[in-house]
Amino acid sequence: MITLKNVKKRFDDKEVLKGVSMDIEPGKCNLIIGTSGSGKSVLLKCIVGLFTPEEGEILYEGEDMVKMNTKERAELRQSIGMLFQGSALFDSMTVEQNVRFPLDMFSDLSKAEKQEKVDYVLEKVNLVDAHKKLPAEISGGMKKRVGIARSLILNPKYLFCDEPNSGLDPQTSLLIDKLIREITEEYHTTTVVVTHDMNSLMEMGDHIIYLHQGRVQWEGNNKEIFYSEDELLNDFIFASDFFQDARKMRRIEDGNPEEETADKPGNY
Ligand SMILES: Nc1ncnc2c1ncn2[C@@H]1O[C@H](COP(=O)(O)OP(=O)(O)OP(=O)(O)O)[C@@H](O)[C@H]1O
Repeated sequence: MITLKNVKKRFDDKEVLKGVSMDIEPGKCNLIIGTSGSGKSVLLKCIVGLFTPEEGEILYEGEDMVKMNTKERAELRQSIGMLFQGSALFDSMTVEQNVRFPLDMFSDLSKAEKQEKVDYVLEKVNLVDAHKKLPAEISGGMKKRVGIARSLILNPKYLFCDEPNSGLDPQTSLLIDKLIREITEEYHTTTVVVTHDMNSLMEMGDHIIYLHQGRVQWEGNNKEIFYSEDELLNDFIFASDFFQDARKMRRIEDGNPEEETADKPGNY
């Protein structure tokens, strides 16, 4: 379990995180959503230790990451898999070299053992023919899958994904969402995904955290969100045609159709 208590982060005189407290549910897909600039990426970077908050606690199984020494932090980092925005692959390395990189850095495995692991994760993300290709020779969706394979290579306990669907077409986005969900279930990872993509809520929203101006405004799952009465959340999700349609469908299926007057933000 990861628990945040009153996490605050500022840059110069701008307070970006204004006291974030939340539990990240173990073994589930936890989604962080919110408008642009609400602090999602800063929050994710605090949770993985790339930023240090000025105040608050980030507890991994009860141990505060903020107070860990360098050795303890390095150990924790090895249980974390991270998919960065834009995939962050090394351009001069082949797909398999990119995926093997964390093993070269952190493990004493033999060459054959490393190859076996690389082959396994590349098969897992359905990239069996791309071992020798360079990032420039593969599509955006394939790059994401390479990034996911690399994030899995150390068998992480925690998986963090920053905008895994950015720059992808809807069909490929759906495949990436499904892959992240499958991996969460198969590897029992505690997964945290920062996303703008409303479709992802349907696929992966076991636990959704809506961040508004540096604070947790709403928490729930992808069923509860259809019945939320939080005006700020409703204004945010109302912007998505897909989500409006999905919400209507859900309410009709539940025998609780939308009211006729629900034609503007906040009117649910
Ligand atoms: N390294 C930094 N130095 C200074 N300000 C920063 C830094 N990183 C983020 N910020 C500021 O923090 C605020 C929140 O940024 P963040 O990237 O977390 O937003 P976001 O919710 O992820 O937005 P988006 O959905 O557009 O990616 C922004 O105003 C941004 O300019």
